[in-house]
Amino acid sequence: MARRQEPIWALGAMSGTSLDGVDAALVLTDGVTVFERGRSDYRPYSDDETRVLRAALGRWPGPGLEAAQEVIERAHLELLSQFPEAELVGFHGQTLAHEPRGRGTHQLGDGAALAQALGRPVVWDFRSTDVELGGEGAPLAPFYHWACARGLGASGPLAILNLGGVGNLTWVDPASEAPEAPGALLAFDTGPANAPLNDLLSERRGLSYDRDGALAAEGQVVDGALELFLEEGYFLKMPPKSLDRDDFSVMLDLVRELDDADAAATMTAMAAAAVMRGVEHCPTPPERLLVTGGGRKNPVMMAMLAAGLDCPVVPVEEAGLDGDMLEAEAFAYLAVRVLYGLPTSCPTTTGVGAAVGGGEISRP
Ligand SMILES: Nc1ncnc2c1ncn2[C@@H]1O[C@H](COP(=O)(O)OP(=O)(O)OP(=O)(O)O)[C@@H](O)[C@H]1O
Ligand SMILES: CC(=O)N[C@H]1[C@@H]2OC[C@@H](O2)[C@@H](O)[C@@H]1O[C@H](C)C(=O)O
Repeated sequence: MARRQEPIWALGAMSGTSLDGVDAALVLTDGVTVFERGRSDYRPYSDDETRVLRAALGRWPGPGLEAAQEVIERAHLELLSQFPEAELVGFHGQTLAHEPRGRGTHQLGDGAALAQALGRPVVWDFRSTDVELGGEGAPLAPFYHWACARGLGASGPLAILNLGGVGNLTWVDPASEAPEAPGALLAFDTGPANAPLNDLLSERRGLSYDRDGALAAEGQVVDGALELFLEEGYFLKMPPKSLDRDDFSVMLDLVRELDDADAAATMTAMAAAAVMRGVEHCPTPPERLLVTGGGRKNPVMMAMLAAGLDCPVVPVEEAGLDGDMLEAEAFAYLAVRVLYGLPTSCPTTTGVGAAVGGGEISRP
């Protein structure tokens, strides 16, 4: 067995598809085991910053991305400079476009400039190598989900679901020796989660999201729209598979004629149904589904999942994890794996031909 490396305090930073802000979290790890979790913090984007980022989505390659790049770099520098104890930084950046078999995957933000500004080594551009080698380049949190499942001492397979702008699911066999071992993981994006409903409510009501599922709780799910949604070819595709934020624009078209409450109920049901389809792909039924990301705070979404699945559906907090910071922690963990030459994705997480380590290291 390879010699274990020194654990280090790494700081992970994630700016997700919801465009609401940057999360940062410290993790003490050797890239295999998580020994401790440290401080974390969140730096929200102002409404103006969110508008600038929203306008940049899909516009890669530029020109005209300077303002968005400035928002990303300023917000990250403000937040990450509050963590002088970090020995290494994992910087995801902001995904502007994700088309693994088209124009590629692009995360906005210059990690080399950030390394200079912070005076710390920064690992960044985590997804490109995987895509260049034929993988989806996403999801990447699954290797960290493996470490979380191992840390919980789970006896049987479990699944971790992230409900962000997009949804992604990881099935883990916690008895596996390494995340890249055959049969250890199966991961993929389930479908749209919160992003399309956020966009609808922003357009119709100037709201950023359906807080606590209040609007969805008032409406009725329109079965015809839900059935049409589930006819999308994406659900027939075998995993691994991944999505760009706005790949499911059909969802907005399907609810166009509905009132706000019915649209919210139907879109919430669509996101939940996409997860149920996803769970069918798991190699064995998970003993429980641990839910991370903002969608776990939506009781309507959680009730729909619980009603449609045969296993308990609980927020990751029930397992002692922090669902607001799990993705930031994942990029801290992945940064250490890159530093130590360990893989960050494999055939069952991104479909890449063999286990690969993505990520570039920039030193100050
Ligand atoms: N109390 C709540 N009630 C309902 N929905 C909520 C609540 N809190 C957060 N959300 C939803 O979760 C979203 C934020 O989720 P999260 O921060 O996990 O997304 P992200 O990390 O940006 O996305 P991704 O994981 O796709 O990159 C919000 O935009 C909102 O739709
Ligand atoms: C290309 C990209 O940024 N994808 C995100 C997005 O948000 C959720 C889902 O789609 C997931 O595939 C991924 O993020 C998480 C952090 C991941 O890579 O695991």
